[in-house]
Amino acid sequence: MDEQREVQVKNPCHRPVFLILTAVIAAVIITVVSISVVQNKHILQKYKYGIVLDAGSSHTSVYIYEWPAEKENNTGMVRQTHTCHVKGKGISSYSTIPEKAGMSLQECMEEAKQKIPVARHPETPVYLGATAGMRLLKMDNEDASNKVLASVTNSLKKYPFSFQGARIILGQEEGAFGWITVNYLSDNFRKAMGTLGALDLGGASTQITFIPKQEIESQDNTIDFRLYGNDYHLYTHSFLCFGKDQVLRLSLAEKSRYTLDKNNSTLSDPCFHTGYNSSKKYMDVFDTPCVKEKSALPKDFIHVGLGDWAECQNSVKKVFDASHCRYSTCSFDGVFQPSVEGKFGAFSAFYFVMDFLNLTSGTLEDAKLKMRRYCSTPWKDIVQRYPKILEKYLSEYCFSGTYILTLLEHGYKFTSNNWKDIQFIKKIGDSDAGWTLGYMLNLTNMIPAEAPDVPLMPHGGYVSFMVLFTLLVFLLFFLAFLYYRRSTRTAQKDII
Ligand SMILES: Nc1ccn([C@@H]2O[C@H](COP(=O)(O)OP(=O)(O)OP(=O)(O)O)[C@@H](O)[C@H]2O)c(=O)n1
Ligand SMILES: [Ca+2]
Repeated sequence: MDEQREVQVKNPCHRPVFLILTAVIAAVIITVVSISVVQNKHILQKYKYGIVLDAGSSHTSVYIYEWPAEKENNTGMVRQTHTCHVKGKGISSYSTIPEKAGMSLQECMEEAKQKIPVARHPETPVYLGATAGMRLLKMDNEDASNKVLASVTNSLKKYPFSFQGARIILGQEEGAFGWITVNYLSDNFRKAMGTLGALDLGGASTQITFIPKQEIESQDNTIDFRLYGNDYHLYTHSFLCFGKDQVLRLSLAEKSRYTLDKNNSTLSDPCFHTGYNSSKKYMDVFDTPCVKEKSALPKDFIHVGLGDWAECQNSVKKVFDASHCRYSTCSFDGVFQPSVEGKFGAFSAFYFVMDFLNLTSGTLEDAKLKMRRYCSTPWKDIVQRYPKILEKYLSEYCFSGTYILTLLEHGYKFTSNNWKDIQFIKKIGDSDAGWTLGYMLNLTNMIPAEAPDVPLMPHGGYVSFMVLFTLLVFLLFFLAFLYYRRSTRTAQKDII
């Protein structure tokens, strides 16, 4: 009995010091693991939202963006979650009935209310940016343009979001924010490995933006950004009146000077298919500040197609004025442009048209051949081939494709050699290529000038490291314990 008690007293596991030590070590390990998990854990994925209305010349689109709340300043986090196309034409078309401009936005804004969680409504910023259609209306009738902007402002203020303003954005902003969008979505700012130029074609204006190798000779065409610790010195230009709808009007006005019949009522056009014959109103075609020399057409005229691509290209070339340039190089209309450099993303109508014509890949020569074939196809065959496409869109693709090839080759000076550098894109990931995302990122300061500090280890790595470390401590402790017990038992046996 006495011997047994002696063994029990000598067993180290039963010593209070040992038990206290075990408890303390276990408590330390549990605390370390808990702190590591709690301190470094992902905050539950809460999203924030932003709304941008793109009030273009031809239509308005409402874009909803979302991003994880705790990753506001990490590039590549913002994505487009919803788009709503406002029914009807662009807001500039409401110049005579401005109150209807605001009303036209209601359906899409109601949709936005449904899509964004109610708790987030008050902090969700709403921006409306109007582009070339409103720039033209302002030139034509400033009072009407103010009334349209007031109407959309009143309408947007009625929603539970945080309205941040409705304004006509500058052409430079439109170009630069389109560039920011495509490079943000391609993750080029974080990688700092070269950027993508941006080509945007709308109904009333077109933008070209890229980082040139040459010096930028005109101050009007430069814009500087410091993003993620890198400086970007951009060339950008927006050509008002060179969107595809306005160029169609310019080119019709030009043709009306020499292709009218003796009754002045028929306008023959090589950019429309043979057999195309449509009665149009003079006002609809020529009532724009872009057409300076109005011709003497009657109130109504008949637009007749000739389906001749080569002639069409000749007529389109006439809208580019290459007669003067006070810089070392110009694109057209006396506008400075350095040589195009690097890869480009071409979006909006560049994509709609080239995608329809199946010209988003292949060489410039292929594109010209296909256009020649397409334009010479009779109108009745085209209508038969594409029964679901609106006649207005369908009738204009020969003109639009020809304009795009001419603008890129003769306007911006792309060649057969660098044609492959143009990628015709609609979206990058989930988000549309266009100026709206870049506009919002800029106004919400979501791309910091300096790259944020990155943690030494990602969250998952840190937690795994702590768990492994703890297991290792446990194992060592256990092995030490086994070793200690064995050595004390051997000692006891020796004593016995
Ligand atoms: N599926 C589509 C959609 C649009 N379009 C044409 O593309 C042009 C409009 O392009 P968009 O980028 O939407 O122009 P806006 O933003 O309205 O105009 P802007 O940027 O000049 O203000 C219009 O001529 C329209 O007819 C097209 O050919 N096919
Ligand atoms: Ca546009």
